[in-house]
Amino acid sequence: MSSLEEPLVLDKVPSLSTIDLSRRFSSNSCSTSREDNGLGYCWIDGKTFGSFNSYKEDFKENRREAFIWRHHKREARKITHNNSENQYPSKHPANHQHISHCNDTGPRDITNKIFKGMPSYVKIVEVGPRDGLQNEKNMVPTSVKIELIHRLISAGLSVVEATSFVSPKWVPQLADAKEVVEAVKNLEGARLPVLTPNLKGFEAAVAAGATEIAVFASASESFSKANINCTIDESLARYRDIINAATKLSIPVRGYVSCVIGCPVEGAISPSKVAYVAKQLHDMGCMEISLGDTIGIGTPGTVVPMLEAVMEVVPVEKLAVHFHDTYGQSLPNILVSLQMGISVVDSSVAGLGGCPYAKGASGNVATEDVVYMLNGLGIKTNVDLTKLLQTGDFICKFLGRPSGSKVAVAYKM
Ligand SMILES: CC(C)(COP(=O)([O-])OP(=O)([O-])OC[C@H]1O[C@@H](n2cnc3c(N)ncnc32)[C@H](O)[C@@H]1OP(=O)([O-])[O-])[C@@H](O)C(=O)NCCC(=O)NCCSC(=O)C[C@@](C)(O)CC(=O)[O-]
Repeated sequence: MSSLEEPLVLDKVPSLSTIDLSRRFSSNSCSTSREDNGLGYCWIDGKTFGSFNSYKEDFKENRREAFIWRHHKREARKITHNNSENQYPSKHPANHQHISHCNDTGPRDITNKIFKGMPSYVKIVEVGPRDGLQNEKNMVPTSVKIELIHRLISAGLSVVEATSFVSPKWVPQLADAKEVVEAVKNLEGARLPVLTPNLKGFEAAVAAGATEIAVFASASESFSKANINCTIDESLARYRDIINAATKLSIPVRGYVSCVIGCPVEGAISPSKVAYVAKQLHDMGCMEISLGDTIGIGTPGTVVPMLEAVMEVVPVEKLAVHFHDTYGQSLPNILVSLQMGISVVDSSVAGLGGCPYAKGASGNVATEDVVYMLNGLGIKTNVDLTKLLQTGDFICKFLGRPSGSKVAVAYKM
């Protein structure tokens, strides 16, 4: 095991007692006002989250258990280290079975609850060359974008979103979409989807040699207007045309839903709106639906009810999560998504990113940080963290700024 792949031992997990749980679970922390966006609020349809009180009760019930888990952290490690076949055995199906067959109550039981349902493999969709660069003010040369894509593929990323065929007046940074796709279309080892907002973009993408595309709708009416200059239903009609055209050419289409937790203009977005748009895209034939917290304000408290609503109408194996790290909540949000059975995670090398039409949207969760966490959980990604860190270094040096990845910063210390 290389030092980069070594998971953090549980001793290094911060103490639960240091977390201000009373505030987190107090009704005062819930708000429907826009001013409070991002501060750990929790709402559905403009109301306090329905099961909030039950969270409070559960917290009282579980508090003792949680602290027992802390005291038994060494025993949890022992379970992991006892298996010599596997570096990260606690997450592999066979080991799950072993753990869940044990009759213990207490720490192991809690460990089972935490890991139950989590996937053994996570597909990472690298969005750095597209979502990561689209907001860059200074033009990144086409050659640098091409080199970035090469490096990401050689680090083991199996899906690298290459660019967008959007209006260059709206997103000047990606005006070289044709040149980028032409240069990378024959690369082996990865799928290279591109974003297309309308048939014009789709046709240009296909002409350049794209073999996979993505369409991007929003759960927020205001954001839809700001981002693609049409209503949600108008965008869905456009996407139906694109999907029909793509199906004829056997081109797979991914669907995005943005603003799944909140919108920079409207504030809170209800899970039912997200579920509506996700279902429409799924029913049209999108092979995967990526749920984007575009402005990065979600916490597990809002992500879980949103995912519950979407999972009512779209099979979990068709869902991906896409978090921006504005409030540093991406990793906990990813963790709860995995616990709910999701196995596709979008991320961006060095945490590059931000949407030009979403004020306050910071970078995507850094791929390095996601891979590090998944390594620590024993979940396979097939990504070589060392090569990924070198790739992050390459693009950060070019952009002249530090990495947005905590892991990259830590490894430089
Ligand atoms: C959708 C449009 C085109 C509508 O823009 P519009 O101005 O309403 O379009 P239009 O049909 O009136 O055309 C205006 C001009 O754009 C041209 N045009 C029209 N379409 C294209 C095209 N495909 N490619 C190139 N050019 C195009 C068209 O030919 C015309 O050119 P002109 O006659 O003025 O010279 C525009 O609003 C647009 O390009 N928006 C894209 C904005 C964007 O890329 N935003 C970032 C996406 S990130 C995101 O959505 C979130 C996500 C996915 O990352 C998930 C998350 O983070 O949560």
